[in-house]
Amino acid sequence: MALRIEDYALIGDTETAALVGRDGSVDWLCWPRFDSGACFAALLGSPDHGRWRIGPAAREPQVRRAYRDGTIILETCFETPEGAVMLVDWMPVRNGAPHLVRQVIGQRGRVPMRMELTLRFDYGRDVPWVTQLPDGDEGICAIAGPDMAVLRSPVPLRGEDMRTVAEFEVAEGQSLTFTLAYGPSHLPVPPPLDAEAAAAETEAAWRDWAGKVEEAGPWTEAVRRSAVTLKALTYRPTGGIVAAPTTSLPEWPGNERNWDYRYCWLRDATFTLLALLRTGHVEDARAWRDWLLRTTMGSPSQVQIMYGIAGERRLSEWQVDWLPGFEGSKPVRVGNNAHRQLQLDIYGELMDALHQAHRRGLAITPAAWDLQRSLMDHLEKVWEEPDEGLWEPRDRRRCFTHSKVMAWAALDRAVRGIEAFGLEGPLDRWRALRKTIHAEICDKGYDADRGSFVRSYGSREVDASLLLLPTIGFLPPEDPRIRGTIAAVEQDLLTDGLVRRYRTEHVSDGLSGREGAFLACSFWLVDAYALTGRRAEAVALYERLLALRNDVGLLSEEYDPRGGAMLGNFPQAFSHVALVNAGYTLADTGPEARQLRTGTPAGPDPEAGRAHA
Ligand SMILES: OC[C@H]1O[C@H](O[C@H]2O[C@H](CO)[C@@H](O)[C@H](O)[C@H]2O)[C@H](O)[C@@H](O)[C@@H]1O
Repeated sequence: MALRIEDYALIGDTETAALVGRDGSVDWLCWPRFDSGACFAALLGSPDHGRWRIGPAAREPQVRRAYRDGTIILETCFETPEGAVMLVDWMPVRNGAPHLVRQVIGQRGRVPMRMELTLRFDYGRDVPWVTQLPDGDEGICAIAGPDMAVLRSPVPLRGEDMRTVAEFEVAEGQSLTFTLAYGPSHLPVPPPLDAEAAAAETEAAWRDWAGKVEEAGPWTEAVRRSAVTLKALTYRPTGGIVAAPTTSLPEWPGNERNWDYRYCWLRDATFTLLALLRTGHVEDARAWRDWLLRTTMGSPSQVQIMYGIAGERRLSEWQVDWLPGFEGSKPVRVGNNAHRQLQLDIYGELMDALHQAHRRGLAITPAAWDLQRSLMDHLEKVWEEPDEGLWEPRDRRRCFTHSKVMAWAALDRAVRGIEAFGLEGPLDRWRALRKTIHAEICDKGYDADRGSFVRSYGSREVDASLLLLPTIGFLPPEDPRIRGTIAAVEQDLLTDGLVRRYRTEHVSDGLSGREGAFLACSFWLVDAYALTGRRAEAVALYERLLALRNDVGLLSEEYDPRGGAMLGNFPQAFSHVALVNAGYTLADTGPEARQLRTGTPAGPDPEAGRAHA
C-alpha cells in the first residue's frame, strides 16, 4: 500500500537526510548533499525509482517506531506471526565516506526477512552497473556516471530484475548490520565502516546536543524533538540550513504546487537561528550567522532571498519529467525560481536576527556591521517597490503589508543597534525613515472599515503573515488594530481551526488549485493569542497542533484538517521553528520572554509603544 507523508521518519548526518517509511523502505535519499540527485526517489514515483527496503517477508506486520531518546537514530519494531524484529536506521557522523546503516535485531522467535536494494541515481533515472566486491568482502559496488554506492551485507546477495535482494532469517538475540556507502565513482571503494564505534559516536553526539536544549515547561519534549529535527536540517560544513530535505511533496494532492525546498531561504534560516538561540545553541546560531555574512557578501543589490547550502546563487528550476510525483502530483521540480524574486522582508529578518544574536552574545563585528549598513543603504532605495513577499506568488508584485512591516523592522533594529550597542550609523535619518514607513503602513496597509491590516495596499483580504505584527513589535499586542487583525484572520483564514496562508479562491498567486492549512501560520496564531492575553486558546491550539505530529514527532509544511493528512515538503523547518518558538512563548511569561521574541530591548520606541517599554 502506498505510504502517506506522515508514514515517513527522518534520518540524517547533517549533510544530507533520508526518509524511511513505516514499511522499512528508504524511499528518499540525496547523496552526498541535501541538494544532490536522489539515488532513492520512490517517494516521488514507484519502487523502480529507487529504494532500499528491509522488512519481514510477512505481509502487513504490526509496526511501532520511535527515535532513540535525543537522537535521530530510528527504531522500527515489526511484530509478525513468527516473532518480533527491530530495524535500527541511522547515518553516522560523517568521518570519511557517507554511510547509511541498517541493523536488524531479532527480538523474539525466528523472523523471515527480505532485503531489496534498488539504486537509481539522478532522481530515479540511472540504473547502475553492479559488480561483486572482492572475496572476503560480501557486497556489491554500483556505479553510474559520477556516482558509486557500495553495499556491505552480512548475508548472501543476489541480483533480481535490476535489483539486489537477500532473503534471510533473524533469530532472537541475533544482530545483522547492512551498510551502504556513497563515493564519487572515480575514487576507490570506501573502506568498511566500524559500525559499532560509529554508532557510539553518533548516538553520543546527538544526545549531547539534545541534552543542551533549554526547558520549555510541559512542552520540553516536543520542543527538544523539533530542535533535533532543525539540527538535522543543518548542513554542517557551511552552517546553511535547508527549508526541508525533500522536493515536490504536494501542497494538495494532484496539483501543481510542488516545490524544491532543499535550499537555504534567508527567512526560514533566520527564523531557525532565532529558534536555536532560544534553545540555547549559540554555536549553531554562530555557524548560521557566519554562513549568512559570507553568502550575502558582494553587491547589496545582488542579495538573494535564498541560496544553495554552500551559498550557491544559481538555483534554476527544471522539471524531472520521468518522475510521476507523489500521488501523481506533477511536476516534480528541482531548483527554485523563487531565488530571482524580490522579497523585502528578508532585510528585516536579517537585521532582526543579527540584532538578537548580538543581544545573546554573538557580537556584531565591524565587518558585519559594514555589510549590514550597505544592506540598509540598499533598502533605503528599494523599500517602496512592490515585491513578491514571503508567500512567493508567481503572478505579479504587490505592496505587501508584511514586506513593508519587515522593512520597518530593519530600520528599527538598525536604530536599536546604534542606541543599545553604540554602533555607528545615520541615526536621525534611519529614525525618520522608520517613522515614515510606520505611518505609511498604518495608512495604506490598514482597512479602517474592517478594523484590520490587510494583505497588500488597497486589498481587503488578509493573509496570515499579519499575525506576526505583534511578535515583530510593529504595534503593541493590546492595540485595537492588532486585535482586529487577529479577528479578521480568524474569520477568513481558519479552516477547521487551522490557519491558511491566504484564500487561494479569492486572491490570485499565479497557480492553479488549492492548498492545505499552513502549520507555521497556525503556530503564529498561538503566539498571537498568547501575546494578546488569550492564553487558554493559545494552549488549546498548541496542544492540537502537537497532536498533528506523526508518531516520531515530525511535521510537514501544511495539513489537510478534513482529510487528516500531511501535505507539502517534509519535515519542514518553518513548521518546527514555529513549534519551538510558540512552545517557549507559552512556557515563558516574564518580560524577558517578550523581549527575546520581539528582539526589542527596553528603550524609547515611539512607534512600537507600550509592548516593549
Ligand atoms: O507556494 C508558493 C511558494 O512555495 C514555496 O515557498 C514557501 O516555502 C518557502 C520555504 O519554506 C518559504 O520561505 C515561503 O515563505 C513559502 O511561501 C516555494 O519555494 C516557492 O517557490 C513557491 O512560490
